[in-house]
Amino acid sequence: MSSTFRVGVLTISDTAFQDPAADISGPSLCRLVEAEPRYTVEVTACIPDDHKVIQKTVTAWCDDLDLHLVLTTGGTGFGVRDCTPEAVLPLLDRQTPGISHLIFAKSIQITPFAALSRAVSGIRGQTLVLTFPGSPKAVKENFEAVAKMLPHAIDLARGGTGKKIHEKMQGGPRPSGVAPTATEEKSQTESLHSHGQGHGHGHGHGHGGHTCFHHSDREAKTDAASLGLGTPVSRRLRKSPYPLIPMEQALSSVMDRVVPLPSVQKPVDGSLIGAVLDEDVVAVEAVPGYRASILDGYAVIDTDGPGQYPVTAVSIAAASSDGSATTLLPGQIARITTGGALPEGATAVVMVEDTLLVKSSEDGTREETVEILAKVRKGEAIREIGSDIQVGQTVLKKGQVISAVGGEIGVLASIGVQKVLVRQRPVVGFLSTGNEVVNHDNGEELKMGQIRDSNRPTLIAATKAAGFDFLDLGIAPDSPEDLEAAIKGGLANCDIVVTTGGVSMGEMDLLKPILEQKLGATIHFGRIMMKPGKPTTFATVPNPNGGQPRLLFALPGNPVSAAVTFHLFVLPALRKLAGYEKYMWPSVQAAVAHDVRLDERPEYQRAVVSVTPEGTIKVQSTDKNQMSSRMVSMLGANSLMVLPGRTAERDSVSTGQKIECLLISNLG
Ligand SMILES: Nc1nc2c(c(=O)[nH]1)N[C@H]1C(S)=C(S)[C@@H](COP(=O)(O)OP(=O)(O)OC[C@H]3O[C@@H](n4cnc5c(N)ncnc54)[C@H](O)[C@@H]3O)O[C@H]1N2
Ligand code: MOO
Ligand SMILES: [Mg+2]
Repeated sequence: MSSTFRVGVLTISDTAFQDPAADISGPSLCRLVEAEPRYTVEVTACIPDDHKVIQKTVTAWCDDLDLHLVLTTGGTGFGVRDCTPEAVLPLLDRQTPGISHLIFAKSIQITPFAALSRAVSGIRGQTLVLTFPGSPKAVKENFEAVAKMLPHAIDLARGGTGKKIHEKMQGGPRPSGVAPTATEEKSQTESLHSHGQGHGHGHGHGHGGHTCFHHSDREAKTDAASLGLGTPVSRRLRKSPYPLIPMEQALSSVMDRVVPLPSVQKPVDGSLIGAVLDEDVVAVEAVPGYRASILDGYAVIDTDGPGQYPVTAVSIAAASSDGSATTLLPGQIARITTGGALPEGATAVVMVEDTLLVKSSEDGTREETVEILAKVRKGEAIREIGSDIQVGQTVLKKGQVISAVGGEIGVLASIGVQKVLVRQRPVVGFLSTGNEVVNHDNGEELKMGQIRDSNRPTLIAATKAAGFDFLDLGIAPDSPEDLEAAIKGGLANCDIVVTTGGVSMGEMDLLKPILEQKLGATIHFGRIMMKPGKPTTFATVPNPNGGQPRLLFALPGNPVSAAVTFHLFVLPALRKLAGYEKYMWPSVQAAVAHDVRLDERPEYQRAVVSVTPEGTIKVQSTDKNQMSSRMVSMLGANSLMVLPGRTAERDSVSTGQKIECLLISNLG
């Protein structure tokens, strides 16, 4: 049996949801619970009489937080909106009618109006759930009715024998020296284990580490409603309800949900840069389309050999006036320029440097006789038809990226392709949040507490460099209405919305509850075991224009955390949306140039990877101080060192040891 019972107190009331000050039952229930030293109120929230929200919250509290006891107040009466019993009943694995009767029996002695309560109770998983009416008086009476037997009930719901409590209730201690039963031991370990899970530590271990990835949704769907938008600060959560999930799990949670955008026909021009082809391109024209000279000189018949020849034709690189080539007979040569069409019958070209002028016209405008000095081989200095690209040849493959280097656009242009089918390019929107944040180019002196917005310029620059389109959504203050409106604007126009700030534990950190309560978002994770970037949040949100849900990354406000998580999650997601097959950053193993102390969280240190004169790859941190607020630690970084979390066996990486580094920019 656990020594502390972790309790959730949930107020279910439209009125209290609108005006938290109107909620008196919730706080009084909290006080009653906390008057018992063995209970800790771990979570409180105030939610509307909404079937879905009730179910989400209760499910999350039972399954994800694994609370011992969930007490709800409100929504059990006859009111048209009262739906607590209807929402809670289907969630219960087993009902506990005895508890309900006990409460009823006590209440009915006090007032016949108790008959108007439709309260239910039961067990979900290992959590006992009791629904109380929504008045402080009823809450008090109901709680007192069951207070004495609650610890026993909780213990039994957890699989315990309840012996210890039973004895306590009966007043008889266990004789000393008697070991706890196997069930009690199990109950204790389970309780400890679930406590750990509730706080997000080692959840993965419970499932054997990597095997738990596909549990991620259930694990992460801790309802942010439990953060209670509008909950007074004194009743905010004191522990994050979001499990700290491992990085690999977070990455697959994101990438599994990124579906490449549909394809569109686009003209062949610079707008294709970075686009991913969604078709094979087959040449319908040959390059070159005619037999062309590679040199300036004379088209000859190779078998004629060196000697003096009359110049009977001229072929300057240009469209032929009648569409046909001239003809060369044995013993004749033709003057030709580089790219000029070879006369019929010519088999080679001799460069002008290997010839002598024998005779010209009187006015000097024509060469009449030229001596060929060099012997040439058949085919010399000629580009045959299709020698670069043949008709029917597949020049570009589906999935290939049109690079900024120019090769792909050049090839497409050379064969006259007018349009190609490419994946649509995603648009990403950036919203900075925070009452303290002002535009970076605001010329005014900062007031106390204000900071310049460095996140948007940073992320926009990185987006431009990666070749993606973006929308600047500006800065939203920490007000639910402003945040909701700004995010909605982003969702209407962007495939991905990135916000920064407001995702941690402060009372102004409103992003998560707004996402769930106002925007119908599903939060897939809200915390990651990583440094920087612990509160990184990822959600999918219904697409206001229909179709694929929008992706939303609520990144931490700390500038380095925002930048690092942008590189680790958002850019790969953008690449996958755009159809890239290789969307993750490439990595190299590099020898660390200095000792690196490991943090308890796996860390992504900003670093410079370079190739030494000896040809080995080394990596150096940009800065000893790698604090998340310290943007100078990003200066000059071309990579992120992937450092494992500290363990009892290993607390540092020594100079010379190799470590994986993600290459987020060109090698230094
Ligand atoms: N009690 C706890 N507090 C914090 C925790 C925690 O686990 N428990 N996590 C810390 C970690 S780790 C991070 S990272 C930050 C994340 O904070 P938020 O995402 O909630 O962001 P804010 O509180 O809004 O701002 C944090 C910090 O960043 C500055 N900021 C915000 N926006 C910008 C911007 N656009 N440009 C430049 N700087 C910005 C802001 O002024 C704050 O200094 O939470 C810790 N707290
Ligand atoms: O995770 Mo935070 O980004 O360490 O500072
Ligand atoms: Mg914060």
